[in-house]
Parts: sequence; C-alpha cells; structure tokens
Amino acid sequence: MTRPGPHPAPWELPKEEDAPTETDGRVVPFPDRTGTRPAIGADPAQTPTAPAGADVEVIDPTDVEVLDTDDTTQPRPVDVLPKGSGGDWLEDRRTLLDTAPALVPYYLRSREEFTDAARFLVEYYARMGAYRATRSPVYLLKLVSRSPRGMGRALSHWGRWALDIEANELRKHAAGGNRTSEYMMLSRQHTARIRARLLSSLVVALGVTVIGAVALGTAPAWASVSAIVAALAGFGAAGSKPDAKPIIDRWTSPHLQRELTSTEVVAALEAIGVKGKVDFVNPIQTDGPGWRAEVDLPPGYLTDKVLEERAKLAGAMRRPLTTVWPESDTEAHPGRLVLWVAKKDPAKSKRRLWPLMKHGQTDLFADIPFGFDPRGRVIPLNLMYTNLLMGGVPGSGKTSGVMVVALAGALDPTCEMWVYEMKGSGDLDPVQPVCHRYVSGDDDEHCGSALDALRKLEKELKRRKKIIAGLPAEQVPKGRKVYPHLAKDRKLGLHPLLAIFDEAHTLFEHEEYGKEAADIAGRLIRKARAYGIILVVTTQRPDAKSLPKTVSDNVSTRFCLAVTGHIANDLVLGTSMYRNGVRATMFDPKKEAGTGWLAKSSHDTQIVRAAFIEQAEAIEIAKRALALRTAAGTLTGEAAGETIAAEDTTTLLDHLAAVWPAGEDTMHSVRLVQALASYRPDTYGPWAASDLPVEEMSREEQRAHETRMATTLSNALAPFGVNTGQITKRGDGGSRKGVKRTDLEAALARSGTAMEDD
Ligand SMILES: Nc1ncnc2c1ncn2[C@@H]1O[C@H](COP(=O)(O)OP(=O)(O)OP(=O)(O)O)[C@@H](O)[C@H]1O
Repeated sequence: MTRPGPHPAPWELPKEEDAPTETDGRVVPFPDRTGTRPAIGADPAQTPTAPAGADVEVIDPTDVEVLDTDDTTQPRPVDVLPKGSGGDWLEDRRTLLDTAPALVPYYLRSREEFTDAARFLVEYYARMGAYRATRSPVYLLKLVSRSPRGMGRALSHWGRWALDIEANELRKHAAGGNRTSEYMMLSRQHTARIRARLLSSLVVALGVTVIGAVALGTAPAWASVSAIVAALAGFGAAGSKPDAKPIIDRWTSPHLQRELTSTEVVAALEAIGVKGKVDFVNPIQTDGPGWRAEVDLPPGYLTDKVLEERAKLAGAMRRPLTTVWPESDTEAHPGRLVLWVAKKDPAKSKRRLWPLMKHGQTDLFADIPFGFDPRGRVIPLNLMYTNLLMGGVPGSGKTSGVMVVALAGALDPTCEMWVYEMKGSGDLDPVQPVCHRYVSGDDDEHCGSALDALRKLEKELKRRKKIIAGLPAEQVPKGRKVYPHLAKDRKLGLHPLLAIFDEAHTLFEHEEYGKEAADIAGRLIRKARAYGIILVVTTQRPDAKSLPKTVSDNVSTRFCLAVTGHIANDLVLGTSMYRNGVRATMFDPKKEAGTGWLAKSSHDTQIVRAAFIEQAEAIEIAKRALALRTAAGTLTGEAAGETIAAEDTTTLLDHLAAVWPAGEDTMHSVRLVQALASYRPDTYGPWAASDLPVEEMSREEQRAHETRMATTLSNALAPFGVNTGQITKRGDGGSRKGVKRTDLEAALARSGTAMEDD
C-alpha cells in the first residue's frame, strides 16, 4: 500500500500534512491508572460497545483527541512500543523516530490548514451563537415558568433561616437529655436569633420594596420589565429540579461518529471471524479527519479477509460503510491491517470540489488532480508516459472518472483531444467544443469511426517515432521519448494527444471492427505512451471478450471501480491483485459510486474517489478550456471547424483491381504502373517518374526505365504474395514482366476483398 508523495503541479497540492505515515494524529498515552492495554483477544461478549445508532452530541472536532481509554479485563501493555529487532540501540532509536508522531499538530503544520481550522472555529461559534440567540425567548419562557417553584424554594429557605429551624434538633437533644442549663441557653439564643433575623428581614423587605417602587415609578418601562423578567428568571433557575430537562437545547448529529477504541476493533474483528490475539502496533491515533488503528492480525489470518468483509466489519462496528476503510500494509507483512475510520460520514458530508473547478489549467507533463482518498486528500495522477484503463459495473462511476481525465486534458491547451464516447449518452458532450475528433454513439458508424481513429493513431505513432528517432541525442537526454521541450515545438507535432474510448467494449465486441480495433489498441497500449499518445479505455464489462488481453495485460495505470468478482477485478487491476488484497469487490456501487482502487503500478495502489463534476459544471470548465485554446491558437480538427476524412485503408491490390482493364487475363507491369500513376498520382506518380521525358530517351534508356517500373511493382506486390513473371501479349509489347489476373484475385480473396466482376 502506498501513500501519495509530493507532486509538483500548478493546482492546489495535496496536503502533505495529512500523511498518515507521519503519524499526524497525537499519540495518546494509554491509561496510566492501569498501565494496561484493552482486552486484546478477550471475549467480545464481555466487552461493552456503544449502543447502535446512538446519537452523539456535537462536539468541537478539534477537541477530539483522547482515545482508547477503555478498561480491560485482560490487561496487556501496548504503549510500550515494539523494540527494534536487532538489539542495536542506535538502529532501534532510528526505527522509532521514523514512525514517531509529528512534533507539531497537523493543523499547525500548514498555513492553509491553520486558516481552515481558524475559519471553521469562527464559523462554528458564530453559528452556535446565532442558534442560541434565536431560541433565547423560548429559554426565557421556560425559566420564567419555573419561577413559582423557585419562589417557593426561596421562601422555604428564608423561613428555615429566619425561624432558626436548624437549631431545633439541638434543643430537642438537650431537653431529651435533661441538660436544663444547656437547654435554657439554647432557648435564649434561639429567641434572640429569631428576633434579630425577623428584624433584619423586615428592614431588607422594606428597603427592597421602597427601592423597587421608586425604580418602577421612575425607570423606563423596558428596564422595569427586564428587571422583573430577570428576577423571575433568577427564581426559575433556582427552581429547576436536578433531573429536569435542560433549558438549552442540545443539538445532536447522527453523522458524527463516536471515538474508535481498541475494544471495538477487537470485537468487530472477532465478529467477522478473525479469532485470536490481535496486536496493536501503535495506540489508536487521530489521523486527519478520522482515527487510525494499526493491528497485526492473529497468526494465520491475512488482511484479505478483512478487506473482503468490509461491509460486515462496518456492521459489526455499527458504523456507516463509508466511514470504515481497512487497508493492508503489505510493506510490513500480509497480516498487518491499517483500519482508518472517518469521524464524519463522507457520504453525508459536502462534496469535495475538483481543485480546477473554478480556475486553473493543467500541464499534462505534470500531475492532474484526479480525486480524493478516504481522508479527503487530493490524489494526483500523471497521465504522461502512461495509459489508463477504467472498469466497473454499470453505475459505478466510470463516466465521472473519465470526465475528470477529459477535462484535465482539455485544460492543457497543448493537448489534442480525441474522444469516443461509445455509450451514446452524450455524457462527455461538454468537452466536444475542444476536441480534435469527437464521436458519441454506439452504432456501426460510430464503431467504424472509433476504429478509424485507432488506425490514425497508429499512423501518428509511426510519424512521431520517426521524428524522435531522427533527433540528435542531446534532444532526448533520457531516452527516445517526448519531452516538454519537444512538445512545445509545434513544428515537430509532438504535443500530448489524449485519446479516450469510453465504454470501449462496444467497439471491441463489434463483429466487423472488434478484432482489428483490439489489435491496434493492444499495440498502442504497448508502444504509444513514450510518444505522448495517452490512451484511455473504459469498460463496464471487464471480461475476456470485451477487454482485449493485450490491453489488460499491458496497460500501465488502472482504476477499478466496483466489480462483482475476482476475474473482473484482475482484468482491470492486473493479475494477482485480488489475491494481494486489492479488491474492488469491496465497494458498493450505489453508496460509493466513483470510488475505486487506483493502481499506478502493481505496488502502488490506493483507494480513491474520483472527483465528481456535474454536467453544468463540466460545460463551464470546457468553456474555460476553449478560451485557453483559442488564446494559444491550438484549436484543431473538428474544434477548428475542419472535417476529418476517414483513414484510407485501401491497398495496392485494391488500386490494381480498380485500374485493371475489363476482359484482360494478364497485364504487363509497365502498363499497370502507368495506369496506377494516373489513377493515384500522389502515391504512384513517383513509380513512373523519370529524369527525361520518355520521347527524348534512347531505346536503351527506355528499356531501363520500363525495367525499373516493373521491378518497383514486383517489390511492392511481393508482401501480398503476388509474383510477377514473363507475360506474352501479342500486339502489345510481346514478352515482358507482368501480373496474372488470377494471382491478383487470389491475393484479394486472402485480404478479404473480392475483385469486381467484369
Ligand atoms: N465520483 C463520484 N462521486 C459521487 N457520486 C458519483 C461519482 N461518480 C458517479 N457518481 C454517481 O453515480 C452515478 C453513476 O455514475 P456514472 O454514470 O459515472 O457511472 P457509470 O459507471 O459510467 O455508469 P454506466 O456504466 O451505466 O455508464 C452518477 O450519476 C452519480 O450520481
């Protein structure tokens, strides 16, 4: 499992600060009071878990820090981190430091992160303040309604004090014990006390009444009313019962998840059948907007089991599926599980916008923003020197994934766009205005156009190869491929060419065109990426018939959305990926549309949700792309109003058949070359060309010229399996090299074209 590294790109970079490996969450020391770990491997039945679906009071996310404080029945210390293996003191410290938590909390490591957090806090308290303020009249009414009880309580307290009730017990005690002198002293004290207290109460009451009456008579009405309400509210506060409902509403959110604890992890693993002792590699930490638990599964279990049972795991944890993300850390070992659990359900959170939604352009030689990982970080993709295969069941989000790629290509004004949307839904129509070629449809004619495009791409590949092969070595410093400086040189025509075949199974399954299309696509996948031709193929039917093996075996970048089985999984992601735990069967296409495994190589895989761009937004982005291209003067093909002619796939055999005189069984080569030169002068004119006009040639020169023409034809026909030989034609030059009609017909039949009847 790999995590995104730094990628220079013109758009907003992914937040490195969130990188989980840097242990971005604060490690929370395990409880000192026991110095113990939770009951690892304990009977889950004895380990309490929070009630299902419990509403959780909203708390400030920045406060979420203290984790895993469960008591345990079978204590085992884990906050003692595992020692290095070799007993080398220095090496052990190095290893430890490599995985040490970052010194500075994640929200202080980036200015942007800090501003985000600060902005959030201001918004949060402003919002909460406004919420309370709008409800304050209700709170006041509730308080006032409790004031009679408060007044009663105050009176009762006053009465007990004024009448010295608390001394009654003492006096009773003294009377009961026949302690006469003590009783008399207490009685005197009691009488004096009552008199003093009643007198002071009278003075205070008189004072309050006079001041109150004067204030009410002189103060403005609002002040008088406020004072009365405040006094009533005060009595109301005094009159609240300890178990009464709180005056202030509690705002609850079902989307905020409770903290992850090791007890919960162990119990959930047990519930899906992972039985035995689970070892926590590190204490559970906060990691970006979630918690991260790293565990070694009990001996005999691989992480595959947990990945495959993700839904069950989420069920056992009583958490939404979209918050539970198990991954295997194969860099450690196949039994090391990294479980990341989101604090908020991403399915219910606001959509994360594609960084280029509002502004910016791309450079296909650098990264483009493709989507977001479960932690919400932007995941980049570099399209240059690669090709891309996307697969998934219908509705899993292929079109939205391919839209991101298409718009990223469109926003690079140097990129030539060929788009074949073969579902015929018009989903990619927004990019049509910038496309050199654009076809949308699934009929024969659309498949024919797509095949034609593949032929042209192969021709373009040959052209590019030839140009790059002819460049001096210093122009291609790291091997013969396209470099940005070559792409910029318009004369060379080596700019990026993005060719998208969406729902390509329509073409590959086509009875007439499918085989050739698959062959060419296979060759392009193998050879074209170094030359700036980026092929993108998507399919909703990743099976042997719909996805050519040459494509699935050789494609370099893969994005596999939800699929139903291991065969489809491995066809899209590559051989053995399913076995290695990279399983797109774990995704629910409905709840997690757009989410898939992105494999940049067999060792570089991660879960990504492609950025979702609505059609209206795509149209706006494409308008920006069109403006960029207009300014750069790079609009070509259909975007520039040109008509694209279909690739000529006829051969010399077809041309010979076209010029063959009716009724002739044989023809001299010289005659055929002359006929070809006048039929297609651009192609065959040079075959019949000579330095001198034929009339000015000597007899020998004429013969030599005719021999050259005949030899040229013989050489050109040889690859078709047509041999030329001596042909005698009376009255037409006698015996000379020529072609038999039957040989031509046989060759045409072999190539699948019949010669027209006389
Ligand atoms: N990245 C995403 N984020 C959020 N929702 C998405 C995403 N991708 C797709 N969806 C949702 O899933 C629906 C289906 O997506 P989409 O049309 O891209 O699937 P598809 O695989 O191309 O389907 P089909 O094979 O039928 O063409 C979309 O309408 C959208 O609501």
